[in-house]
Amino acid sequence: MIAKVIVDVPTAQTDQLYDYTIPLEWKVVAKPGVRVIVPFGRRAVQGFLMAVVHESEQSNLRALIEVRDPVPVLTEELLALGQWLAAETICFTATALAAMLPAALKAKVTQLLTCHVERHELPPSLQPLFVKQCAVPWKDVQPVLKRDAATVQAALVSGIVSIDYDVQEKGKKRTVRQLQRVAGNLDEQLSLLSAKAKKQRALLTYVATAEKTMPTTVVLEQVGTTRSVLTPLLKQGILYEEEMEVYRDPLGSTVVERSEPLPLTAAQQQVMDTVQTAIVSDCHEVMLLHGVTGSGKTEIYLQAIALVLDKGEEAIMLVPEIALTPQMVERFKARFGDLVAILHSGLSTGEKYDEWRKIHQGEVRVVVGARSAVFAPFSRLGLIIIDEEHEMSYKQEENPRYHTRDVAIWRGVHHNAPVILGSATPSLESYARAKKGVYTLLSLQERVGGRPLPDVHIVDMREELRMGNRSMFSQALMDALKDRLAKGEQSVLFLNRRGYATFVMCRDCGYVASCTHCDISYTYHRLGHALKCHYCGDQTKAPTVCCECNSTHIRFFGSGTQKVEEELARVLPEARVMRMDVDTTRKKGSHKRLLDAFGAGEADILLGTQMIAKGLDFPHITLVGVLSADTMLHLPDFRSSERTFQLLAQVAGRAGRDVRPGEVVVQTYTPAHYSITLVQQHDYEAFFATEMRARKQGGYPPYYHMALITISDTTLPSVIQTAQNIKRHLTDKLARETVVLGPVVSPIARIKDRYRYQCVLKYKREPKLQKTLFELMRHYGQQRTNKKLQVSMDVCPYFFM
Ligand SMILES: Nc1ncnc2c1ncn2[C@@H]1O[C@H](COP(=O)(O)OP(=O)(O)OP(=O)(O)O)[C@@H](O)[C@H]1O
Ligand SMILES: [Zn+2]
Ligand SMILES: [Zn+2]
Repeated sequence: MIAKVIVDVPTAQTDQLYDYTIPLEWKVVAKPGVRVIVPFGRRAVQGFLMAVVHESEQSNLRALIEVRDPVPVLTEELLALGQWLAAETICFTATALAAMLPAALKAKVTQLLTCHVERHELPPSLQPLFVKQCAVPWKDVQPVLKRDAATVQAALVSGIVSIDYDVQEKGKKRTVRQLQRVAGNLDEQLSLLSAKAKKQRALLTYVATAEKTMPTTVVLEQVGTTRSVLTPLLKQGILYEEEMEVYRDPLGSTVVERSEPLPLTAAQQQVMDTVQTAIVSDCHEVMLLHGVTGSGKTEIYLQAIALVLDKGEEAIMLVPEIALTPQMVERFKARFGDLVAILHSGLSTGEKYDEWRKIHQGEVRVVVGARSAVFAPFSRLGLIIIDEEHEMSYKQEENPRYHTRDVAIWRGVHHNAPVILGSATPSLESYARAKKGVYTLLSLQERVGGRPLPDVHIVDMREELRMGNRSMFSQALMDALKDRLAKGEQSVLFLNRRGYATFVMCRDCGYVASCTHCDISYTYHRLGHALKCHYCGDQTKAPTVCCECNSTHIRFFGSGTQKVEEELARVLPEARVMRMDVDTTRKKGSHKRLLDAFGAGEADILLGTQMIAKGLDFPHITLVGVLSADTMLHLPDFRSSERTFQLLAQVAGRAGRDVRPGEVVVQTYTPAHYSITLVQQHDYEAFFATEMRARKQGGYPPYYHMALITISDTTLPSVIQTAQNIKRHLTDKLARETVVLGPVVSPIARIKDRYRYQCVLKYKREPKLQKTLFELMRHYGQQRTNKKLQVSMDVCPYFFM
């Protein structure tokens, strides 16, 4: 029996299957999908067992050292998905496979030199290594090896020392001691205790009559006693403790009340009929659910999942990280209780590992999570839902650079399961496919209960300035805020942080402090009065004097929301303001605490960033103010209009979700731009048509595919040289119709002292794309002479920086 292994060493040279023999003791567990430890060169490394075969074409096979998992951590489906992903996104298979596992399982293997004899029996040069312990990390042996390699070699050959390995995993299973009673008659057991031992008797009786086994600490607390009372009972063998595996509960101890399915509206029912047909027919189909904000999409997701569970199958519910709010999570917990696992970035490594194990062991059948939850190791997958499918966070920006939608559809095909994409503002790509009939288009054009979409007012901030209003609030917004305060209704103020400056500028000469390693301005952090580079992490104290002109007129543009908060306190001192951004939600659970408080009416105004744009469903919000609608509109990115429209429509959607109608005030410097006027008219169709024309004209997706190749190196001439070589290679190999743009300097020209250039490909059909890009990756990955050079590929880029 031969194991075919992908070693977890992602480089061009190792991106292939290696064969190992399987020692007898591992034969039973050596199945595809387990992690193994194998000898690799002079090291021991972790790898994935991909297949077990009878014969090998490789010679001088070595034996694998250990099988790490009693049962496979990756199913055969996921192994195949990993290989597909590597090919599609141009990355190494090891990288794609690792991306599917929780961080806790990404073990680090360290090599140790172990001593097997008394220290004085060792050659003198080795003795100092083993003063404190009998095994030392291999890297600590390096100095000795340099001085006296022959001695180390001889010691290894004679066997007085050996090279071993140690695997460190980040996540440990958590256990807790539970108290149990040995079987038998309680009265008999009580009679063994002295009549005076009241506490002991109480404790024993409590354990005997409790409905379920409980952790020792809980029992002692309930009975109001301490461990000293328990010890004699343990010694006599009447009670015993058992280590039980427990899961850390990411929702904490919150009790979620169960919810029942709502009777659907006629429009919802119509959508549900199509969804139901797809689910019961066991056919793969992609449905695009285009439903305005508040139209009841989530209720449809819930009922669709219930159907899948009834069939004995499993479901994955994907939500953008930022919308994975406690409110959202609770809606799923309320409907499906303990059948739900939650996966999001706010969980610790251990908590993520716990949730993953629940899925892996089949203890849950629904997973609600962000991007990576698409890899949930279910084996009877019946449905995948992607909510807010237009969100950019579904694209992973590091290897493997996959789009969640593509992975979901691959798995849908594999399992004959439907995929539902939902959004109030679908991505142009998806809507175009639905119009062509590739996806089934479903729509909900009205809000539940016939509630109107909110009125949207557009305020021209240039006009405000002309009228002498220099504040960040227009007159219209101010009036509206005061009106809500008077009526006791709630408002939301939205500040788009992207493109919002938090920098330091000299008001005399215009100098902006920027990182000395990256061509990007420093971000100002009020906390600690520090300047930080968000690309390389470099940090320095904020200056008090301009380093260009020595002026002391330094202006700090603090974090946007803080500034707004200060301004609000000045102009509306009576308003109770709650600020929600990365700073106020850093602490665990603070997100939920803030939202609960706002829901309970403890504030009049909720001020926040992207974080409050999605998923909020509060009945008392009747006003939404957008402070600066166009901060994103001018980013050098062909999707900037689409993003502006989507974000404004989402934010506007938070208003008037209950009986009282909502109102939205949008402040902008470009009031005539279609991405703003069409939000006012709630006209997605018109936006789609206008934007499609622009994309056609510019030769952008969905009319053309794009690929981005970024080349970076420590010296400018070498980057330019490589970039030109790459361009030549691409033009030689690819079809004549394929456009190769560049090389040009990247929008961020330097990061961490590395100069950056890029080439962009535009094509309609390019059968040789994968092959050509892999060739480039192999070639530049192998260039030993220049280790600094990096070439990265992104075959469906969302960031062009
Ligand atoms: N059939 C129904 N009957 C009564 N109320 C409903 C029904 N369906 C949904 N609702 C309620 O309407 C509100 C909006 O629904 P939901 O949050 O599902 O909409 P959505 O389309 O997901 O919204 P968004 O995209 O804005 O987050 C919620 O408060 C929900 O409880
Ligand atoms: Zn200056
Ligand atoms: Zn930097």
